[in-house]
Amino acid sequence: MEERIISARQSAEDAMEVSLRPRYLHEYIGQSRVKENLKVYIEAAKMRREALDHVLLHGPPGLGKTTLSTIIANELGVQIRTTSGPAIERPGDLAAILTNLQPGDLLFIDEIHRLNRSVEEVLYPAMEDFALDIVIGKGPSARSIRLDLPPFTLVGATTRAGSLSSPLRDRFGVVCRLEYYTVEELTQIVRRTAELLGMSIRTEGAREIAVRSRGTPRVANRLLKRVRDFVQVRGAGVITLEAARDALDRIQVDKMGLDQVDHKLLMSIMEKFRGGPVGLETIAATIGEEAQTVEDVYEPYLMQIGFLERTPRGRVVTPRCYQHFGMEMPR
Ligand SMILES: Nc1ncnc2c1ncn2[C@@H]1O[C@H](COP(=O)(O)OP(=O)(O)OP(=O)(O)O)[C@@H](O)[C@H]1O
Ligand SMILES: [Mg+2]
Repeated sequence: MEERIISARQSAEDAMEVSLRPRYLHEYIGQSRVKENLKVYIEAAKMRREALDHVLLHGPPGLGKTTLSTIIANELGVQIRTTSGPAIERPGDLAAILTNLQPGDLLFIDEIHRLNRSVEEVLYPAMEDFALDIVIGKGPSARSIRLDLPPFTLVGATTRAGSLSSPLRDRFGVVCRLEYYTVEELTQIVRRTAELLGMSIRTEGAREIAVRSRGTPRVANRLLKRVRDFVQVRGAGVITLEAARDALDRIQVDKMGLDQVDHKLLMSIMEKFRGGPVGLETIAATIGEEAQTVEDVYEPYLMQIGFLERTPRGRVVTPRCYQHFGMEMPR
């Protein structure tokens, strides 16, 4: 389906914006608990001249997992190697990556829940003992030898911590869950990005964008850029509250950050299913998306704002959602 402006998934345009990414912890806005803890662990590892313990970052898309992994490497003063679960097809691929690491390096594996089992098994001794078990030969004469690896830090990122096998999850010494950002934090992020883009913006303008950004920095930055387009084309130099509101209304992102697809999803539950419960597959079909995408990408925010609930019998829409759409709740 067509890429939505409020989608938290990374688009090609987002991927090019490496320059907007904070590079050190003090530039990383929000997530204060995660930040405080990481700061201590990083400092301790540096004092002991050891590799930082393995870190698992999990949470919905667009909240800053990839950004944080780069920051950890910068703070440690080590190199980062980046790969992803689906990119590592065979055990040999992972072995090649691991044997090429320098002592202390950070290996970032994005979408780590998508590693296949045989690759995962190579990872266990690598994480635990910095060792690689290699099987030589076949059949009864096969034997296994152990290769030492340099100490390294694995940083894994996932939007689905629940899909990680427990042996893998247990090998992470540090587990950080990223939370949706508050409006205040997003306002700061919007102001920071505006400054980097050379745009002048009023606090109320930044706040209006923040309110409609679904708690997600990636969405905030994207909305800011669309607002900038409107403001620049009109020849106005500054993003005011009015300008932000006007642009966001035009691109049909409502006061809660919901777009036409969210409307369709929620309306169909209210109109066709009397508010639910209704199955995930059915919901996915009404908006022409895959069930897993609906579950990973769209529902978390709708649940976060209390519009949707997951029950054992299916999804239900809440009174708050009826209120937002000005509809009567069926009895
Ligand atoms: N704490 C933050 N402060 C400022 N900007 C941030 C912060 N977190 C994220 N961003 C911005 O949001 C964008 C998205 O972040 P990032 O790509 O790290 O998200 P992600 O969690 O890795 O997403 P995905 O799950 O899709 O991989 C980045 O380009 C960055 O500029
Ligand atoms: Mg990422």
